[in-house]
Amino acid sequence: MGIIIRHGKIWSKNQWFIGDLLIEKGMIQAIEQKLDNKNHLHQVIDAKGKIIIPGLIDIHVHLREPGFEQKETIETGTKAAAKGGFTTIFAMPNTNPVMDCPDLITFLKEKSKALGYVKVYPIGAITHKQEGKELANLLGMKKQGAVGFSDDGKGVQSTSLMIKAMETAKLLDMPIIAHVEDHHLAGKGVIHMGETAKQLQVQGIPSEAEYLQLERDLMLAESTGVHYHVCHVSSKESVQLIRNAKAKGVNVTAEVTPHHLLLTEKDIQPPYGHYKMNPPLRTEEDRLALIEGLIDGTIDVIATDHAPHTEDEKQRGLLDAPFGIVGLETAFPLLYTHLVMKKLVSLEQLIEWVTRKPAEIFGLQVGEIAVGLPADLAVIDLEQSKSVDPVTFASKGKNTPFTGWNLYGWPVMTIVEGKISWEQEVENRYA
Ligand SMILES: NC(=O)N[C@@H](CC(=O)O)C(=O)O
Ligand SMILES: [Zn+2]
Repeated sequence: MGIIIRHGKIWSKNQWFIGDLLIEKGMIQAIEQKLDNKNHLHQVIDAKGKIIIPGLIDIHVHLREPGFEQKETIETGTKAAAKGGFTTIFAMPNTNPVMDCPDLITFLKEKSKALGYVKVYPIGAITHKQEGKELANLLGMKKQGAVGFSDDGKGVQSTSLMIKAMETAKLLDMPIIAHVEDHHLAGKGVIHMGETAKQLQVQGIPSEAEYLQLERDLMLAESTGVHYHVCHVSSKESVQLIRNAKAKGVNVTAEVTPHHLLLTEKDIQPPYGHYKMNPPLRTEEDRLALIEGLIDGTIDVIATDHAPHTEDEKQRGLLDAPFGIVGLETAFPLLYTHLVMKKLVSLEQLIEWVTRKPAEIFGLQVGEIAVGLPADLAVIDLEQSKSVDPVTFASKGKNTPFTGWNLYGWPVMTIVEGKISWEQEVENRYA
């Protein structure tokens, strides 16, 4: 028995097709105007008025397990992903212990696979314990299924170590996924070094903390030839550096988060903890440069940087709250409502940035809908409107600045390898 999804508007091979889609044995078996359901063999789902797109891909997620299960677990984080329409995520290694060895990569792969909500690809640490002192066992982690290496949460301060990391990653044909931050320049800053930091009389994080390290790394990426991916780009200077590097043929890709695309330092308000993330929200000029960078291809993909923390931690205020906000369950509706509906970008562009593009830059065999491919799908109701309510999140993290925002474009069903992994109707029934 398989599934027939009827009357959906299907995004397949770069065009829209209204019709039926048959899933059997985890694969897309047919896409046709009208499919027969002989002897009522298959489960039928009505998707009239909904779009069916490739399952979303988020290459920057913090699942927190092991070590910070009070913030999130593999189970709650992957459920949150499925609820957000995601079918594939990359998990960052800043756990406790840090994911810096083959065994932990195996642990994450096996546990997430057994749960089965979404596909999880682990990112291993660049350095032992993310201490920035010696290289971790990159080869061993690759063998167990790591898809890249990152010390995310921290920048790699030592230039010599970064060179070694890039050379090793290049030999292994693996990407370096970089959180760029000069810790001396960032200092004890809590938000962008700008107007709001002045008004609130708190220390700021200058854009230089990001782009000067990025500039160093881009030169090293050029000389080593490694695939160098930049996490959560936040400043206009970084966008320009990446643009120049790409023009020179450097093997660089980049991501931007929904919050850096939609918010600036001017939006920062109580509860301040919910506006504290790293890198910080910057200025309107930076925000517009990020949108422009996406549109002209300088920035390749959108990633959430889903960073759950407990409400207690976030209530400590601007100075003491940890950096990070959640993103999995609001990403698509936020981007659809505030970029597509406002006609800044097209729906098709948005779909590219969260499906085909991330798959392409990391060489994953997902991100497309076509007969013969695995059935990883998101069914989305573009007309459904709802305001963001963290109480309803599957994530343990309720730390979002978007509470109360009325959004359109909510996922209603997520299918992973042919199995329904989350369904709004079922959730509503038991709510
Ligand atoms: N982005 C954040 O503000 N925080 C992330 C770390 C990171 O992605 O840099 C976290 O792990 O909480
Ligand atoms: Zn980071």
